[in-house]
Amino acid sequence: MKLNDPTLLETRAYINGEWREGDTFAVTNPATGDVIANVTDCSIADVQEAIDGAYVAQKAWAAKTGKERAAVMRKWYELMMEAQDDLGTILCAEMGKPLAEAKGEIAYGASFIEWFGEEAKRVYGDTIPGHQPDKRIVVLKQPVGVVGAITPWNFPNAMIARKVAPALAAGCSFVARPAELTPLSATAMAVLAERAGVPAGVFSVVTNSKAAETGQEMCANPKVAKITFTGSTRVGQILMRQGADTIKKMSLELGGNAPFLVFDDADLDAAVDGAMIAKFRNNGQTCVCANRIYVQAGVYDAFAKKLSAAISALKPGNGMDEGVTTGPLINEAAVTKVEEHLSDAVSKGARVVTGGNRLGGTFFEPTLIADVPATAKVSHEETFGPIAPLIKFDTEEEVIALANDSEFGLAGYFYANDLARVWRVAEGLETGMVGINTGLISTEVAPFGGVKQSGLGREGSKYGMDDYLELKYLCMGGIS
Ligand SMILES: NC(=O)C1=CN([C@@H]2O[C@H](COP(=O)(O)OP(=O)(O)OC[C@H]3O[C@@H](n4cnc5c(N)ncnc54)[C@H](OP(=O)(O)O)[C@@H]3O)[C@@H](O)[C@H]2O)C=CC1
Ligand SMILES: O=C(O)[C@H](O)CS(=O)(=O)O
Repeated sequence: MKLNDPTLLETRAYINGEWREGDTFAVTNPATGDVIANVTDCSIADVQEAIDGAYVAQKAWAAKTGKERAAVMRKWYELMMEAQDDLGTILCAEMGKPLAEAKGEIAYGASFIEWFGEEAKRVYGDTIPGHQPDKRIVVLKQPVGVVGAITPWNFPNAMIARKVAPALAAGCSFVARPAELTPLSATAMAVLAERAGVPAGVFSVVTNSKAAETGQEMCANPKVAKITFTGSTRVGQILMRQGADTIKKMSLELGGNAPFLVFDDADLDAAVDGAMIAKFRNNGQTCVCANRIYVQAGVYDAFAKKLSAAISALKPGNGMDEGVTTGPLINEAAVTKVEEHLSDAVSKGARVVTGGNRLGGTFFEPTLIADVPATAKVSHEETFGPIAPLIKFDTEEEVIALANDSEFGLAGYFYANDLARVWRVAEGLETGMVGINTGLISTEVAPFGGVKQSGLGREGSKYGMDDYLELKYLCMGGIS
């Protein structure tokens, strides 16, 4: 791996300001199967040590002014952007997304550190008119304390950044446990955090192959005030159960099953562009990917033809190679899920329009299937891969009912131009986020999160601070 700064390829865990070696686990490049690094496999005792250190360090970090925390975060942001090429290369190697997309993730992750560094100066409380003549009421906002984070492989930089940024801005400390598949983006962030002056213990990265045990420890440890997690709903449910014993605060960004609706009055070229990014960004491995595409009967054939042409132009390959648009799937299990969803849909009457073939390794052809029945698995389960299923509908009422027929409610998208319809559909979709005439909604300035079994809380925007702050009500009496 060719880096301008080879020290960013860090294989050690970062615990309380110290780089930790020990037993290791291998990290492989999903495009080639090659081992790219052997990374410290932290024990649960190491996790406990990081939590203990975070508990001590948090007090001094919270005692700094918002402006002081902001200055450190600004420096961290600047260092991440200066290292964007190297961080993108590391991310591409461990996760597989094409280099341009990986560098885009670095900028996206860094934008949260920039945004919340600014928010650190604006943690405003309240004064409330007293309820009795001698009373004065003040509401403070204080940091919740130590935060334990478990993050996924699909955005190994941004999913840490989107959590650690509001946490540090609020005055919390943070112990991150990245996915076993993609720890190197996290350790590289720790290298730059140390250089930026984030104090020892305020941000630690415990790399290991012990996900369940680490989650159990974070949920049970009384020094951890809060868990923040991005990943499957299945694991989110486990963490909620485990956190119940200590009433652990939870921020959960979980699975999705985004509907993508195309109405008769849509701009079809725009809708195709939107479908391409909503479906095939990160090779379909995002929680907000369009999982099912509903097209109104009047434009179904025209849209299918345009979309098929766009999908056929995608170029799967090694993300480091020029012109590659689509990387490998993360592992064999991901390929199996895609194949299962495809064969299930075809067995129920769907038709493969383009793609449909495994390409060797964990590469899979970007695929369009049409005439998908509502009973197909792709209609109800998150595919997390490059299959675009088209489902025809007739009426607005019908498609909103179909769209909402899911236990998930993270993102939804639709293309239409009639203003009354735009408002009806936007208000009718049971999701936390709606893209209207756009397929890309993720930004640090807006509240990202879902309803139903897609999670709890919001990340990004001014609302993103709330999950890391506690309200304290002061009632002063005897004032006359
Ligand atoms: N909402 C989102 O953005 C994401 C959703 N998903 C959904 O989840 C499905 C499976 O993907 P997968 O990566 O397996 O997602 P998981 O939810 O299994 O993994 C997400 C993170 O949780 C960790 N983890 C796994 N089991 C536990 C546990 N019992 N306690 C605590 N932490 C745990 C994983 O560790 P490790 O990987 O080291 O085992 C990883 O760091 C995907 O197909 C997709 O549907 C997945 C990723 C992101
Ligand atoms: O977890 C994910 O898939 C990310 O949240 C997707 S996004 O933030 O890049 O849209």
